[in-house]
This record gives sequence, structure tokens and C-alpha cells, in this order.
Amino acid sequence: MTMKPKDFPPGPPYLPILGSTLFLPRKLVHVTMAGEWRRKYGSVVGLFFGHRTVVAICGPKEVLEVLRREEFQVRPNSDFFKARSFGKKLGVFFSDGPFWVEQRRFTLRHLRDFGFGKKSMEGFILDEVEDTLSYMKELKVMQVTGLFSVPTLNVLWGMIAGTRYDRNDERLKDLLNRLTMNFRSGNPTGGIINIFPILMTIAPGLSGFTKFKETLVNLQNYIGLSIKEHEQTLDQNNPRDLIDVYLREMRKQNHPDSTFTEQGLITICLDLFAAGGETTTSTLGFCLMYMLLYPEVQKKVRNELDAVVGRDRRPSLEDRPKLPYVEAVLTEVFRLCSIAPMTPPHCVDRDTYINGYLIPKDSMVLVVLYSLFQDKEHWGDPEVFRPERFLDADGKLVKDEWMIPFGMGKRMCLGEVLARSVVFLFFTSIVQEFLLSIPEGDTKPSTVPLSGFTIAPAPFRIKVTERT
Ligand code: HEM
Repeated sequence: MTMKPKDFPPGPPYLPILGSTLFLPRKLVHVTMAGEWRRKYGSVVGLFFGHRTVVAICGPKEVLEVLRREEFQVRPNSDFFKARSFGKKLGVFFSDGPFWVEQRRFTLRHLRDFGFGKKSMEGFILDEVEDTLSYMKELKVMQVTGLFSVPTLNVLWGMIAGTRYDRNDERLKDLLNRLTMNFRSGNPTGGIINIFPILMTIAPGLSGFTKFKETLVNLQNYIGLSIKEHEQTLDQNNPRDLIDVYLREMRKQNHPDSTFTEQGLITICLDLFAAGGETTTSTLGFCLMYMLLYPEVQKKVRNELDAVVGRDRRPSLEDRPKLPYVEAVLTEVFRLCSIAPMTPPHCVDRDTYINGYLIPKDSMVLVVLYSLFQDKEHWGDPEVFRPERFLDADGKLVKDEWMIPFGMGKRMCLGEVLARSVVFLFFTSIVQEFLLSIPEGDTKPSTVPLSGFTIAPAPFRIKVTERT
């Protein structure tokens, strides 16, 4: 029988072996955690995944506190998470300690060199924007799901591997579809396999692990192939992309304790691929959805773009400070849609306390960002789409400390600058170029999202009409 430690936070019932598993909601876990559970048990909720102690942080004040405190910045030692990185803690997403510090710093620094936060990143993105606009012009009516998958991936892959793919590349389409299925089949707790890693061995088919593994191996091979090509053409003095600089570092640090290995490189590429593609694509999908649902907001965005940018050139990142209404709309989409309603699981590296409750060493910590974005007391009408909440009486953008869709502190998203830039440039260029509407005969898109590791819009179609 699982023993509840003294001072462990209250939470749903738990059973021998199964722990609290039966009482976990199947879909949109974060909604139950920030709503029903917070009301019933408080902001810090204790759970058991099998024998493992787990704590869900369901209140805004506590979320901000946990993201600031040092002891919460490690990742759980999970066989399932390690299954995606050759049975080890590699890459950036699920690693920690000095290994993570070195790899995160290196990745961030070199992505910056190849375009993060600099003009050259804008060039990568704008090429993809033009390609997408031509595609939309041709189709006129289209499914939004999938519309942005290849272009957003191309931006990322351009910086990582120096290549871009055609929208119709069959192998890439297949990989993206599988990746999306993996994303949708899990949930931010890591899902059933994370709770019972034994399922990977005793019921791989039934638990979904076989499919997960198949996609993973496909992706690893895909990345591995690109690494081999880079190895053959590497010029140490003229690195072309992230893979080149990583290979150069591997050769430089050629000793057994080096954190730079080929498996490590594959995992970093996989992390960026998985963390960056689906999230940015879904955000853009939601942006378009809200433009269909709120035509008056769409009109205001277009008016602001016409006044500030005009129609003779595309919006650029330099325009951002002059477009407060656009920024308010994007912030409201980030708030209301909560693409990452929970961070990937954190963990504690020592016994610690929050609100007087014990969080035992090695407990998994689920951080519900959604609780910040939906707090009634803070927002008044959190369920309403109202970009004006981020503008003051003079129409200037108002910063809100609770708007942390990319997390906060040491583990905060490594791709924030890139993601915000991609979303801004695609969104503004599309609204500048087209009038967006619901296709004749279609019903209004549903704002009820699809569940998964992250949140995605349910499929809907859009009609684009070129402006005269
Ligand atoms: C709208 C898009 C995105 C959103 C909302 C988002 C959100 C987040 C959040 C909430 C975290 C977790 C922070 C934590 O664990 O406390 C995270 C981590 C991370 N994100 Fe993003 N992200 C987005 C796009 C991207 C992109 C484009 C990339 C890649 C270039 C990326 C790479 C990562 C990585 C590598 C981590 C793990 C960082 C670490 O553990 O040190 N993300 N992201």
C-alpha cells in the first residue's frame, strides 16, 4: 500500500498500486486541476502515480513561486522520457544539472548566431511567409490544421540543419502527421506510460508505446541522416548551422566525459523539432480562428496594419512596438488558448515545502500555467476574448506579470523569441493580405480545443479573399 507522507498535500483518493490514476481526468487535465481540484483541495494538490509522489501546482501565486525556486528546476527521472533519448537524460527538454546547463547554453547561443533574435531569423521566416501566402492565394478555401506545420518547421530546420522542405514532401508530411498523433495522444502529465513505465515492456501495443517508438525512431533516423551529411561536408571554419557547430564542439571536446555526443545532438534536434513545431502551428491556428469569430477585431488589426505599415511592404519585426493592438490580440490569444497549459513535468531535488505542505525529494511537479490565465479575480472575465484588456486608455500596451505562456525562470522556453516572431510575422502578413471569413456552408469553428501534451484547435476551414 502506498503510504501518504506526513504533511503531504491533500488530493484525490488513491488506491494500492494504481495510486490516483483512476481519478485523473482523461482529457484537458489542466481544466480540472485549475478548477475543480483547486476549489476542492486548494492550490497544492497531492497525487500518486503508482508509488511515485506527484504534486500539482494549481494556483497562480504558487505557480509563480515554484518557477522561481531553485529546487523545482530539475526534471523527473522517468523511464518513459528517457525512452526518447536512448535510455539516458539527454538534450535540453528532459535533462538537468550541469549537463543541462551546458547543453542549453550552447544551443541558445548558437541558435542566436544562426538567426534567433537577429535580422537573419526574420529572413528565414519571411521566405516561409511568402510561400504560405502564395499557397493560400491558390487554394482560397482550406483546412487550417496542417497549414503552418511545414513552414514553421522549415524556419526551425533552416537554423538547425540549413535545409527547407517542400510543402508536399511525402516523407516529411508523414513524419509530421505521426508527430501530431503522438502529441494528441498524450497529456502534459506524460500520460499512462509515464505513470506505469512497465507498460513499455508488458503492453507496448495497447499502451500506444509501439506507435510512439515507431515515430521516434523514424525521426531519429531522419535527423541522423542529416548529421551524417553534415559530417561529410563539415568545414570547421565556416559552420553553416547548429549541427555544424555541435559537430565541431564534439571534435574539440573529444574526451569520455564530454556532454557533446552524437546521441545528444540527435536529442537536441528532436527537442527543438517537437517543442517548436506543434506549439507555433497551433498558436497560428488559434489566431486565425479568433479572426473568424471576431470580425470586428480582424478589422481593427487590419486598420492598424494599414496605418502603420501600409500595403507596399510586409510587416517587419521592427514594426512591433508601433502595433499595440496587434500585440494585444496576440497576447489575448496566448492567454485564452493556453497552448502549453502546463509545463512539462518539473521535479524537486530535495525535500521542500510550499504553503506548509511537504513535497518529498524526487516528487514530480505539475505546474498548471493555465491557472494564471483563467483566474477570475485577476481578469474579471477570463473566458471572454477581449484584447483591450491589454491596452490602457491611450491605447498603449499594458504588460501583465501573469502572462507567462513560455514559462518563467531558468527553465523558461528556449524558443520564445523565435515563436513570438513567427507568430507575429505570419499573422500580420496574412491579415494584411487577405480578408478572412468562414467558408459558405461551414459552421463557426469550435473554441473547444483538442487535448494532448499541448493544446490544439479542433479542425476548421478558412476562406481567404484577396483585398482590392
Ligand atoms: C507558441 C509557442 C511556444 C510555447 C507556448 C512554448 C511554451 C513553453 C513552455 C511553457 C515551456 C516549459 C517551461 C518549463 O518547463 O517551466 C517550454 C520549454 C521549452 N521550449 Fe517552448 N514554447 C513554444 C515554442 C518553442 C519553440 C519554437 C522552441 C524551439 C526553438 C521551443 C523549445 C523549448 C525547449 C527546448 C524547452 C525546454 C527548456 C528547458 O527545459 O530548459 N519552444 N516552452
